[in-house]
Amino acid sequence: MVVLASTPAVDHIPLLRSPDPGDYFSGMPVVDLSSPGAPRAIADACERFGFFKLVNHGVPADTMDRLESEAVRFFSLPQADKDRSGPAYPFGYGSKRIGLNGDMGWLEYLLLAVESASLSGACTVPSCALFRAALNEYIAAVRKVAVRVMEAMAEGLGIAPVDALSAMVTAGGSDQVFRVNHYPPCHALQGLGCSATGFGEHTDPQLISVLRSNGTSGLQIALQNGQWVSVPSDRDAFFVNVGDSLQVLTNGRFKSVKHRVVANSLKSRVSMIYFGGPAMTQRIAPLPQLLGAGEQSLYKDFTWGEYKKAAYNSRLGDNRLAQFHR
Ligand SMILES: C=C1C[C@]23C[C@@]1(O)CC[C@H]2[C@@]12CC[C@H](O)[C@@](C)(C(=O)O1)[C@H]2[C@@H]3C(=O)O
Ligand SMILES: O=C(O)CCC(=O)C(=O)O
Ligand SMILES: [Fe+2]
Repeated sequence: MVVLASTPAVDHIPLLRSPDPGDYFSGMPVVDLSSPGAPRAIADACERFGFFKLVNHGVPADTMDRLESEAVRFFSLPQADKDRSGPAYPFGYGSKRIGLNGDMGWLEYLLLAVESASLSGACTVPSCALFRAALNEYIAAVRKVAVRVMEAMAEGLGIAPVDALSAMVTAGGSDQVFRVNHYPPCHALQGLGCSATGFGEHTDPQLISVLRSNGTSGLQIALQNGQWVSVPSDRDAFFVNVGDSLQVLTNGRFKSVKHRVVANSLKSRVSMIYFGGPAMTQRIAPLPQLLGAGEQSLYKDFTWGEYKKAAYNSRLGDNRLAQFHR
């Protein structure tokens, strides 16, 4: 492993060929959470793409805007002040280095521990009271959305009880993480015909990720045929993706979607993501209600603690589920 002492420059970041503007995701499933058809639409989107856009989710625009403004204010602080909130492991401020295994991206971020519906008391960053208040208000709201979506997933899959999936993130000791990412404009690449990797391709290890971003695009997902498509940004919506653990719980019916972020050469992108994970001791195996007669699990048995340990020892782009396949 190469450990760099100083802040890495743009030449340490993997470059990508400019995305073709024709690659915008035209088939994006858009789910209205207030509609009676939401459960079926969610299950369908999770089976086809592992990804969908969620509208009419009920989180006030103010709650989202307040957190965005506080995050922008934090990321505008002098570098030395931000570094005092780091390093990001286990929780805090990080810049360009992602994880502990050599991955780099054109971003800075805050990685935070969530306890119940708010920041963990043990997590002292950020210290600014207004930022913490905005984070707690937003986390409580987005977590409720995640729970409603997971209840709708169970209904869409036709399984009981309704909290068969959501109970895993509401249970005591559930492992929830919150992340605020800032992708500054990468001016150095202007006119070069290529773009910088903001966040390299990966799947999320948890059950569910709920993302909200400002009006700057950059997020891309891989379709099942391997084609990368750009997700048009929408600051009023959430984007939900299936994580590895939910793929296993559904025995492969829901797909953990590969995604990445391409940095913009002109505009900054701010995204905030709630990752809903279960308790460390939670067994991750297909729900018996979902296994047909004679159907076997596609995966070896493991706990979330075991999976998380393996995931955090892997590189971002690794196929983390491969070693757990039967
Ligand atoms: C390279 C890594 C960063 C990551 C931990 C890992 O070793 C592999 C999974 C990565 C990921 C992706 C989704 C989330 O952003 C994240 C917080 C997570 O739980 O798994 C990150 C991890 C990270 O940034 O620490
Ligand atoms: O910042 C984004 O838009 C997505 C980042 C992401 O996929 C992650 O943090 O796991
Ligand atoms: Fe992700």
